[in-house]
Amino acid sequence: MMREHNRVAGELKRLNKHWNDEQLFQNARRIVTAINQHVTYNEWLPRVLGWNAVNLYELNLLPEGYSEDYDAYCNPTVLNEFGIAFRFGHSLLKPSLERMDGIFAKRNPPVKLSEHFFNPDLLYQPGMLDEIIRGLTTVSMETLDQFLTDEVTNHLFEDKRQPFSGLDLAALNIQRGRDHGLQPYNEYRALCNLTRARSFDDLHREIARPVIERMKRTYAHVDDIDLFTGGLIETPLHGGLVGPTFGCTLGIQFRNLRCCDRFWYENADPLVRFTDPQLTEIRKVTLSKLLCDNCDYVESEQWSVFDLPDPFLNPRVSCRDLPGVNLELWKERVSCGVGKTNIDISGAERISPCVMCTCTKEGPVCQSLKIDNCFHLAQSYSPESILNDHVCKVQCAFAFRAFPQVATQDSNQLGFANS
Ligand code: HEM
Repeated sequence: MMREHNRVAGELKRLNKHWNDEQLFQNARRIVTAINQHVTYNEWLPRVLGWNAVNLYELNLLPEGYSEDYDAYCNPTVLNEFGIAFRFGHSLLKPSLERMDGIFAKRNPPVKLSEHFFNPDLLYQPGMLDEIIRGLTTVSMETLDQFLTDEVTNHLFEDKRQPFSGLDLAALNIQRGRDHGLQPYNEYRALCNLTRARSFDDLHREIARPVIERMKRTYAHVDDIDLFTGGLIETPLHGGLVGPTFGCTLGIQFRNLRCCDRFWYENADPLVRFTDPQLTEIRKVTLSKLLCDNCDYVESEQWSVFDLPDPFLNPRVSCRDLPGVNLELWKERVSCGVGKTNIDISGAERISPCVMCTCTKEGPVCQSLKIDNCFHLAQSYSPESILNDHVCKVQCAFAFRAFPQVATQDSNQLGFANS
C-alpha cells in the first residue's frame, strides 16, 4: 500500500503539475484509502464471513452510484471485542512462507517465521518481495481451527541464544482479552443470537464434539471459556472461515466502519465525495492489479488472489489484462469548454442570452435564466442570438407577439413581428 501510495502520487504529479506536495499527498491518500476499502469489502470479507453474513450485516458494496447509508449518529471506532476476534488470522499462519520464482517453481529455503521476527533484512534482497508474494498467492493458508503453528506458540520473538525464550501468541491473545475486561465467550453467544450455554454440551451446534471434550478438560465451567478460545473453535459459517460469534463481531465492526465514516469511499456527501466517473474507476481495482502494479517483476496474477490459481476457474492472466484505476480522471480542470465559450474553474458565463453556465470541478453546470423583461433582453442581444436560444424563445415569443409595434420602431433591433 505504501508503494501504491507513491505510485499514485507520482501519476497525480504528472497529471497536475501545479499541485503542491500537500495536495499530492492528500489526494493519493484518499485514493489509496478508497482502494483499500474496496478490496477489503469486495474481495476479502466475503471469503472470511461467507455471503450469508455479508448480506445479513449489509456489507454488500454498490455496483454503481453513491451510497446514502452514512449515519452521523453511529460510532466508527474499533470495538474492544474486535481487537480479539480479529486475531483469528493467527490460526491461518503457516510455519514458513514459501518463495517462488518467475515460473512459480519453489525457491529454497522458505522464510521460517521464527527466524525473521524483528529481522526484515531479507526483504532488501533483490526479487525477494516478489518471491514471497508469489508464494503467498499460490500456496494455501492453514485451516482456521483451534491450532496455531508452533512457530508462534513456542517461538514467538524467540532469542535463539536463550532456550525456551519464545512467547506463546495464543496465550497472549487470551490474556489480552482478560486485560481488556472482555466478557466470557458465553456472553457474546447470547449477544450474537446464539443460545447462552448452560453446560458444555449446549455448545454442540457450533462446536464439534471432540473439541467440546477438550474444553471440558481445560475450563472448569462453560462460562469460563475466553472469547478468543470459544470464537476460534466454532465451526465456520457456510462459505466463510470464521464461526457465528466471530462472524457477528466482525460483521458489526465492518458495518460500523462503513456506515459511520463520513469519508467512506461510496458516500454521497458533495463536500468529500469522488465524482461518479472516479468512483467507477475505483470499483474496477482488484488486489491482483495492486500486486501487479507494485511488485518489482511480477507479470501475471490469477484474477482473484484470495483464491488459489486454477487453469479454468481462476487462471493467471497477464497484468496488462487486469483492469485498474485510470487516474486521468483526477486531472484537475482549469477550465470548461461549453460550445465556443471557455469558462475558468469556479467561474460563470452566460453562454447564450438565456443560459448561464458555471465551471465546477466535475464539469460545466448550466441553467436556464428567468427573463423578467424581454424588451431589456432585446436591447442587449441580437435578434439571431435570441431566436437561436430555445430558452429565450419559450419565455419571450409571447411578449414580442403581443407588442408587434416594438418590431416596427426604427430603434427596435428585433424584427420578431415579421417572423
Ligand atoms: C506472522 C504473522 C503474525 C504474527 C507474528 C502476529 C503477532 C501478533 C502479536 C505478537 C500481537 C500482540 C499480542 C499481544 O500481546 O496482545 C498481535 C496482535 C494482533 N494480531 Fe497478529 N500476528 C500475525 C498475523 C496476524 C494476522 C494474519 C491477523 C489477522 C488477520 C492478525 C491480527 C491481529 C490483531 C487484530 C491483533 C491485535 C492488535 C491490537 O489490538 O492492537 N495478526 N499479533
